[in-house]
Amino acid sequence: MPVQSFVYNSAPQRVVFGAGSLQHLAREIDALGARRALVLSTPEQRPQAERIADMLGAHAAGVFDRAVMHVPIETAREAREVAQRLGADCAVAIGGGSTTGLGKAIALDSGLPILAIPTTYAGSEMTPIYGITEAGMKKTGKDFKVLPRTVIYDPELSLTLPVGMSVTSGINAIAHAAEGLYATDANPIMDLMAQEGIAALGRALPAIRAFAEDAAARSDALYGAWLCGTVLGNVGMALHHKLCHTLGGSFNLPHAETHTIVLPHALAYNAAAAPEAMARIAKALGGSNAAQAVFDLAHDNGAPVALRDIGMKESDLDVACTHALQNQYPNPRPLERDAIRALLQNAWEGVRP
Ligand SMILES: NC(=O)C1=CN([C@@H]2O[C@H](COP(=O)(O)OP(=O)(O)OC[C@H]3O[C@@H](n4cnc5c(N)ncnc54)[C@H](OP(=O)(O)O)[C@@H]3O)[C@@H](O)[C@H]2O)C=CC1
Ligand SMILES: O=C(O)/C=C\C(=O)CC(=O)O
Repeated sequence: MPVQSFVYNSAPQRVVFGAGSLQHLAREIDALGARRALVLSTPEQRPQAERIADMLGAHAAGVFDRAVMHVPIETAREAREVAQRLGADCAVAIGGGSTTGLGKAIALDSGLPILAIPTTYAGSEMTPIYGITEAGMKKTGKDFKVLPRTVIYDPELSLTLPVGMSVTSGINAIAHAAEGLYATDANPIMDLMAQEGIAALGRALPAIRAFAEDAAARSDALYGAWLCGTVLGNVGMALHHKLCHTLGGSFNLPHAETHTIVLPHALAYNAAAAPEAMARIAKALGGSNAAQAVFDLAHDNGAPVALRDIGMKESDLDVACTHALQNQYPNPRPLERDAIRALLQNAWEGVRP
């Protein structure tokens, strides 16, 4: 097909990739022109945060280890105050999307540059999207102030990510790329990244399941996460992300697992309306049907495939359907109530699409 007209935005970001690349941390902080870094982590990843602080020596302002899922506003305020009190001039976020999200909340308020060191495959480090939860409601927005200025991808740091989380986090990344392929503002550059990102994760996840410390597979997975995260940051998401934000936000379902379960069904819903995207997804995963290939990737690698298995009540499906139809994201197929309700039922039961 001839290339159509499109708009492509290039974000100013530096990526340092490779096993052992954490050794370049001090050089990268210096390149940012920063002198005092506040290191962020979850409580459980504090040992890794302390290692970072040790590496930075006099350039470490301190460690703030209270990152939690979905960035509660109280935590964001506390972290902002700590950053100010310690005179931090940059934040180093080591961890998954929750920790990167906390860094973004600080940057949104202060403009502090972020250096992100991702240890999951969620992809937040490549996006200008932030999310903050206030009074039980998660609000998301887009601001280039929060886009991490530097990202260090060191696959050695992800060797300890449990296999189950690796698979679901990898499929969370695949979801960004899959929806990017049928985005209303899609472009050929993002299409290339999306297909390559899906293929890298499609290779990596079964290898990680077989051997969690497979260095090559960890490297492939992080490379795929980078590409898929870039797609999320550059083009608009659709029905699948809307459903996951609804289910996560209203029913407190776990983020990556929800993405893993819903994606095959969202793809099946959109299949006839986005045949080229589906062909690319299927090809990247070595299958002939995109929805089934994603379902099999999850199922065959031990991930949950049914919403009922991650705490969703069947009696809440009607409400979830109503929420999903409000403030709709653009989608290749119009949202039809009965079909969305059937999609949710299938996802709840874990039916192969
Ligand atoms: N703004 C954006 O563009 C995006 C935002 N997000 C947001 O990010 C959040 C989800 O991020 P996600 O990465 O899935 O989850 P988290 O950051 O919450 O991390 C999930 C789990 O991974 C564990 N973990 C992380 N790294 C390691 C490691 N190397 N070894 C062992 N355990 C590890 C953490 O365990 P522990 O208990 O040890 O801390 C944690 O329990 C959501 O809030 C989502 O909305 C997601 C994608 C994009
Ligand atoms: O909710 C946010 O923090 C912003 C985006 C995402 O979580 C993307 C996703 O659903 O993985």
